[in-house]
Amino acid sequence: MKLSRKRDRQPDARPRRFPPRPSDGLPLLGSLPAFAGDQLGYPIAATRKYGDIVDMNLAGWRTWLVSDMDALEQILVRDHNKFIKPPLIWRQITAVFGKGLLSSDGNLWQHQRRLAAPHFTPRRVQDYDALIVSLARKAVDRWQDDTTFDIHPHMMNLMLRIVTRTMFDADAESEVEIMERALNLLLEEMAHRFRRPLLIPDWVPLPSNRRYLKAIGEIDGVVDRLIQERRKDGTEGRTDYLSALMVAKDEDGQPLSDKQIRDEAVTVLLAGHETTALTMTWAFYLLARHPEIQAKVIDEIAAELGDRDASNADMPKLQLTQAVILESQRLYPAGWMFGREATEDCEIKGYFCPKGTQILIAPWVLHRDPRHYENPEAFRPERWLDGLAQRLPRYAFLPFGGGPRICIGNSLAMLETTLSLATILQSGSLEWRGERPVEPYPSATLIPQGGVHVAFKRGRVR
Ligand code: HEM
Repeated sequence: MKLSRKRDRQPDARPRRFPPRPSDGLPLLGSLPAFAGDQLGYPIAATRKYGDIVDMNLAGWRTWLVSDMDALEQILVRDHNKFIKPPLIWRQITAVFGKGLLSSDGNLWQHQRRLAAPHFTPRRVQDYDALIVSLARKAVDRWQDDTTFDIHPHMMNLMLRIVTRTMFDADAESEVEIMERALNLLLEEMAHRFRRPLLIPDWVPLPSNRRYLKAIGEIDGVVDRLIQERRKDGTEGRTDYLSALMVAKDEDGQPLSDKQIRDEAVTVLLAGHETTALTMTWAFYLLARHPEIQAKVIDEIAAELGDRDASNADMPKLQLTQAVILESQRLYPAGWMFGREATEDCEIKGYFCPKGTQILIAPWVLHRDPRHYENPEAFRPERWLDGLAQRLPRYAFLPFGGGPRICIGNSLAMLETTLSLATILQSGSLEWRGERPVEPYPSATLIPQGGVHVAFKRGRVR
């Protein structure tokens, strides 16, 4: 793609206007070094300095960082068909997600979304409450009292178990270890690929490519076994997502191919596992750093639940607990930045947006905007208790994205995180044992650098 440095002119038309462009650009590389050198600080600083649409040149790629509410409405809702998932990013990880819901576009995406939607409605996911609580209880019962540990791998393990049980109705107990190792490796390699501007084909015999393909092979092996077992046992009477995929029809009325079933299953496994685990880890980090807020949350849980198991019916009562999840997602959104690519020339807020423009939407920037949030850097879950969610501009809080491509698992994610948090804090509290504050690391998701070291103090309610 060529970038036009001059303002393009159409015959007999007004000069085309582009959004402000940072003046820090270097020849050829443009703002890439500044952006890549500080992926969290730079977008906030650039938005403050240049406005809600910043036109960056990232090594020749015209890239807009968009925080303007009308522009977001246009990109995510009104013209969503004209803005696809960026091939620049997704082609790097085709072998992982294939043509699953997260990475597909157009008619295939629309068909698959319609097929999947009934499995993710609030009504449907509410039935998973007992399963979530029992898995969270098993996890916390294994923790040793008063012993320092990194809570993130434990959250990854818990959320992997929850997603395999809820989505695939499969125990996969013997497979959890294989999946855990393979998924961690994949996440690492994906992070590496996102930072690398060059596309190196998977077949190039690099050690990292070999590890990546081996990990995909292991995940595929597990998913394939689940499909074969389900085929043997039959899908009759089963209501889980995997069974539904196996009896679904594609756009031509044919059963989904094994490859399409695999792509959808792996998509849900990956999209529904690390994101929820990170939300939990950041929530526990913030609570451990703010014992006075943690004590109030424990009080709420004790008052509402006593020592009985939490259920879906308790969700509206666990207001502060839910507010902790929202506030953690505000400060550390797992999906801190996501992208689109313009498929045709268009106009956004009076600016000319040429076909091929890369669009960056950054919840990280929106969630720390003082125009929307008072004292945005502070952890203040109470801010959500007086109707803030209703007062905010529509796209000022985007932990799950927005528009027709909003996270399909958002109700499940809120249920999983709220009930797991309540169940764990019913058994005790977390004490901060880290040496210094944890910094977020901007990979494909927002990762706590060095982990979150805490100790679990059993007692209190249960
Ligand atoms: C706190 C947890 C979660 C967060 C922060 C999160 C975040 C997101 C975001 C930001 C998107 C939109 C990406 C974009 O527009 O480019 C998305 C899409 C998606 N998420 Fe989630 N997610 C979470 C949990 C889940 C769960 C539990 C599942 C499934 C079990 C899931 C499955 C998906 C799928 C399939 C999509 C693609 C939807 C589509 O394009 O139609 N997510 N998620």
